[in-house]
Amino acid sequence: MALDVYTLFICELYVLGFLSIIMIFAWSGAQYDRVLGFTTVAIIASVWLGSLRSHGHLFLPVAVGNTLVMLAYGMWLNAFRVFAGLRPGFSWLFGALLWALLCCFPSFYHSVPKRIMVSCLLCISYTVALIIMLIRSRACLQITFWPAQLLLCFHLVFHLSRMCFDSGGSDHGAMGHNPFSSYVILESTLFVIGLTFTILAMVNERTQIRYKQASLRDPLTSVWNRRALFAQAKTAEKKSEQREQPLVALVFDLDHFKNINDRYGHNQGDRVLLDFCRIAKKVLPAECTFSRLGGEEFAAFFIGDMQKAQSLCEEIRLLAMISRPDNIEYTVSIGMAAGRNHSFSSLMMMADKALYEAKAGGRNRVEMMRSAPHNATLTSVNL
Ligand SMILES: Nc1nc2c(ncn2[C@@H]2O[C@H](COP(=O)(O)OP(=O)(O)OP(=O)(O)O)[C@@H](O)[C@H]2O)c(=O)[nH]1
Repeated sequence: MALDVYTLFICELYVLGFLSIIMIFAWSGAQYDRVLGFTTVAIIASVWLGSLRSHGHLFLPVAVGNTLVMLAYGMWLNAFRVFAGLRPGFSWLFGALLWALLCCFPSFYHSVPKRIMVSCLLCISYTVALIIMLIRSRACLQITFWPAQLLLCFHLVFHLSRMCFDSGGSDHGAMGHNPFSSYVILESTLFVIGLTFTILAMVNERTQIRYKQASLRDPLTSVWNRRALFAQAKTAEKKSEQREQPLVALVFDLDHFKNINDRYGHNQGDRVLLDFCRIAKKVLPAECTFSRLGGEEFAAFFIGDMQKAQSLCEEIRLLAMISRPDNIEYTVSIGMAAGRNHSFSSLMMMADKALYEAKAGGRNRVEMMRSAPHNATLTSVNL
């Protein structure tokens, strides 16, 4: 397939120029997200590079153009580092500085094979660094990870094969004299487009995951919220059936919390809520889902042993009673319900009734509703 180099130049300039405009808008639209900021600078550097690929000159395309390529790679590296939660550092400057330095040596500057070799090695190094950063970000990338890996691996293979097959041609800086040049222009243009859209997709996916997580967490205490509790309980219902073990539902309500707020203020009330969450998370087993239902009311569930549930609730009650966040005393009433073949909603209703009993019985107590195996008859067990 014969590709006309000058047509490719025009296409490259047009596409990358347009892409840089899109990226400037995307960057400002995303509240100046640093990942998109570095990507935007990388594309603008690529547009400049495109405009320098002219015929017949040596200095602009060879010295300045390739320094810009390395700066663009450095910016992509920064984008990936920031995405992975690292600081940009100075590694982004390495390629550009090395290239500028090497161009001071005539033996390098006038040798096309040497320039190709060094350029390929630098491209490969940056691409490997991008792949490593992508692997570090794996936890927050479920969908975009594999397309991004594929794109980077393809780029890596292209430069490895260029090192083997691109002999260079003439000593002109212009790519038009090099038989491999049309493939280089085509691949680099497609790579820039692919990488830009990949980074946009990565940032988009990360934002979606953050919003999703935020929608399942209580903003004050960071424990699960009611929505997350009921969503996760669906899976627990099935597991409880499969394992033939009861599902235990717990409801916690801090006693006379309104008085705490009235006496010490809302901020101190918040401290008490945080203190209670700390105690509950410390005592409850890791497989237990603990959530804030709203106000001073919390709930939890787990599949397991009734005796264990009773002792856990007692421990939480006692620890809350002796805890003194900012010298504030508080207590908690707890309702428990457990059963097999019960929906979580019905267990929660039963636990709520038990909680009501605990409140009516004087507060600072644990009450349990135990369901009969095959019907909904309830028995109140005072611990
Ligand atoms: N500090 C703080 N207070 C809250 C928050 N959400 C709800 N509250 C307060 O929690 C209090 C709940 O009061 P009530 O429902 O009367 O319950 P209570 O005073 O604990 O009484 P009992 O449950 O019957 O022992 C109200 O004063 C709410 O304003 C919050 O996020 N922070």
